[in-house]
Amino acid sequence: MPGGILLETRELTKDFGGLRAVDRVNLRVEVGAIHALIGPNGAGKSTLFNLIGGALRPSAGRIFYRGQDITDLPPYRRAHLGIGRAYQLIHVFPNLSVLENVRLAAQALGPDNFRFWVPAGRLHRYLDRAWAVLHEIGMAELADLPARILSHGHRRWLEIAMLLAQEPELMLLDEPAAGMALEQIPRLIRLIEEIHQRRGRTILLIEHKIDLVMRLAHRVTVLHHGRVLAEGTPEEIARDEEVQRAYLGERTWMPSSN
Ligand SMILES: Nc1ncnc2c1ncn2[C@@H]1O[C@H](COP(=O)(O)OP(=O)(O)OP(=O)(O)O)[C@@H](O)[C@H]1O
Repeated sequence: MPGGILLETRELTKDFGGLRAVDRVNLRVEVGAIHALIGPNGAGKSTLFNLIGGALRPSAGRIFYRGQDITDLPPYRRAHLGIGRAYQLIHVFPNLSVLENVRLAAQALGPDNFRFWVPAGRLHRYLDRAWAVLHEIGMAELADLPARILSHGHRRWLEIAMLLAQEPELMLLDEPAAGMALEQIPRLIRLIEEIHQRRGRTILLIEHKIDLVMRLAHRVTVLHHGRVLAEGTPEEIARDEEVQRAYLGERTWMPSSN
């Protein structure tokens, strides 16, 4: 399992005017880990994701991917290195079918980036990959539907499918369970476990649903007011009194054993 550091931030800082949204964050994500970022609203989680993906420039600090300093690289260069984030380089086209959206995502990082018409040989390859991903996440029966008529929950699945189609090495999942019906959550957990185990991907996850985090994550980093409040295994985080006070409140849960 985990071995070596895939992503590292050093003293990463982001100011919005007088507000310090991310405050000297040192984050280390191990190769092959499922690493969760949790914290109250406004803690800086999304801002940190935007810094890692390259949508935002830091005010100070550096970001390293496989030891390479990527702080000054634009988002598409980071995507080519293997950092994948839904919605960063590709958008859902509402009038295109689910399949076509996933197919365009599959070709987005290749030579046919954003071309609707591509040579037949390569088109088949992208379509095959799109179908495989749709089958993998159980969306094949929705393949022909235009994306605009998907429910909010299915739209989240489509975003995950588009991300998977790009085969990133590091997947940034920003609240994947948001907007999903409760009965969909076990399926989401299974999917993330499969992506991790079968595809050997590293996953960095923002999630408010604590049970899901405790079930999935190997490491948890807690952000509070832009700073790292605690970092550890789910069990360590669950026991941390400062985390209890700042975020978890009176909840009395324990991590699942499997
Ligand atoms: N573009 C921006 N301009 C100004 N302030 C911003 C901007 N983006 C975020 N902020 C502020 O930075 C702080 C951190 O926000 P961020 O969205 O990163 O938190 P979060 O932990 O992701 O919250 P949530 O869980 O609610 O999504 C907040 O105070 C927010 O208002």
